[in-house]
Amino acid sequence: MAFIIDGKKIAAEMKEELKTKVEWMKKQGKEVTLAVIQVGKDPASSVYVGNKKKACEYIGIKSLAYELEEATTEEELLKLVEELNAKDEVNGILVQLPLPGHINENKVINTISSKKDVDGFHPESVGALSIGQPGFLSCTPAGIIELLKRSNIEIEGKECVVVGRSNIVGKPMALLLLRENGTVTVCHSKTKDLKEITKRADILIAAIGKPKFITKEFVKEGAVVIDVGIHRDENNKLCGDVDFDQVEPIASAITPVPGGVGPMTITMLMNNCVESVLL
Ligand SMILES: Nc1nc2c(c(=O)[nH]1)N[C@@H](CN(C=O)c1ccc(C(=O)N[C@@H](CCC(=O)O)C(=O)O)cc1)CN2
Repeated sequence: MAFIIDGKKIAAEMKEELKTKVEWMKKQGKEVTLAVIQVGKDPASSVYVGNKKKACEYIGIKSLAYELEEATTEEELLKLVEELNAKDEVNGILVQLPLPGHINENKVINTISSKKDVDGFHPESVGALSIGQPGFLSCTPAGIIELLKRSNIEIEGKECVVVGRSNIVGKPMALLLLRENGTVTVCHSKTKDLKEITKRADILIAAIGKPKFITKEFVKEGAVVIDVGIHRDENNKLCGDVDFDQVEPIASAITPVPGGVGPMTITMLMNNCVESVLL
């Protein structure tokens, strides 16, 4: 039986710490403000944006909501981002992804000031991470490092295998594990003999985007398994990239879906917002 890494509990502990920090900052006259932009009404995005607003409220961060029509043009969105860049009272800017197809996500990410890039997606933030300089960290991978550390799972010297190479999760995850002195391999859709590589992992990060893809044949006995995926299975039940029922009995520790990595994404965003004021 594996140890279940309780992301909900760890995220709640971190939120308490952040709340205390924000209260202290307010006493010093420092206010934290996050601007949240959503374009369109994708139901999942609306849930995540709603949860971000609730987390802000709980911690004491001021949130400014910008709910834009699906038909908003790229030009209009870039103009809003530039206006928010120029506002001193706004510390962090978040544009909820995915954006509608007619808007170039990279252009939008590149337009957010790197000083307000609380999502950690800006090329300057990613570049700083890759050369070991301070900067905002992408929330999901940073949350995973926090989950490992707070569960007393050592990263240094471990074989870490990341399956998935997205800009939001896979690549920054690999860089963060490397920063913690893990030995890191990144696998992707063109990787040959995937199972041979994942079976070497002491720490396996599944960020593939395919429901229940990681079955027991991919996992070494005693491995730590972190599941980044969120899907609905054939019974409309939430599931991850890992087949939890198959993998849990052979893993030493595992994150569930829901209640694992997901809640940490929002908490790390709150952490970045607080950091943005202290920078
Ligand atoms: N601008 C951003 N866009 C997106 C990000 C991001 O970090 N920044 N990440 C994802 C969505 N996301 C946050 O925005 C996110 C996803 C999932 C969860 C979460 O708590 N999941 C729960 C299950 C929730 C459910 O019922 O569906 C869990 O895993 O327990 C939080 C945030 C893409 N876009």
